[in-house]
Amino acid sequence: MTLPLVLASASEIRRQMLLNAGVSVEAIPARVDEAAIRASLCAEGAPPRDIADALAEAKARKIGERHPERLVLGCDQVLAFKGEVFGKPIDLDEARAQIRRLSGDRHTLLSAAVLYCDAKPVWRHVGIVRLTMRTIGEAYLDDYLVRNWDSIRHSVGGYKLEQEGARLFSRIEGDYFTVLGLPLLELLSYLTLRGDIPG
Ligand SMILES: Nc1nc2c(ncn2[C@@H]2O[C@H](COP(=O)(O)OP(=O)(O)OP(=O)(O)O)[C@@H](O)[C@H]2O)c(=O)[nH]1
Repeated sequence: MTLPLVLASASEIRRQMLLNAGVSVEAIPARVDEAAIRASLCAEGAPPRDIADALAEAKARKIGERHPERLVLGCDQVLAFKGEVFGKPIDLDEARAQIRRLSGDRHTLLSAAVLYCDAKPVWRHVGIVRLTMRTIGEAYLDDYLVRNWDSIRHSVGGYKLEQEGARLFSRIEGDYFTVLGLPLLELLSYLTLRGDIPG
């Protein structure tokens, strides 16, 4: 791999997770029209896993074709709940509506990652986590949103698990990094297997 790994994402936490794991990273956000891609896939009845994978691939492909000499990582995360796919809340009211619906119930986060090399996909993985949300009181929810909106506005589900979002949950079945937005352990294993990073 020509270091650093190119991260085709604007997600600061994804960049931080890779840097914290000792992987040198260069972020080049892909800026694809996620809403359009998600809407057309939903209209075709694509399952959430395929939607996350297709969006991750679209981002990796856009940057990977521009930099065929680099290893490029595209990512996407969707929230699946009772047959619906949630994206990032567009405003505080939508975040409130989403959390009201998730309250007292279980939802799934799917974090897809696709690696491109020589302008071709060489690896992909979709990490899945199931989260059980407590029943959230209205007064606390209002306070939570006002206190945290600036931080959670770019987070699927309207929460950051590593911050106050932890208080929304009674149980999480799956990998912490996958909740934050990246199937990190599977990616690191692959990069180590390929010899891109020592291990
Ligand atoms: N810090 C943090 N971020 C979270 C958490 N849950 C979801 N996210 C973020 O929510 C965002 C999901 O939206 P995506 O469309 O996958 O990614 P994005 O932030 O728009 O960035 P791109 O990859 O450029 O599309 C990602 O940035 C995730 O890292 C969490 O618990 N903590």
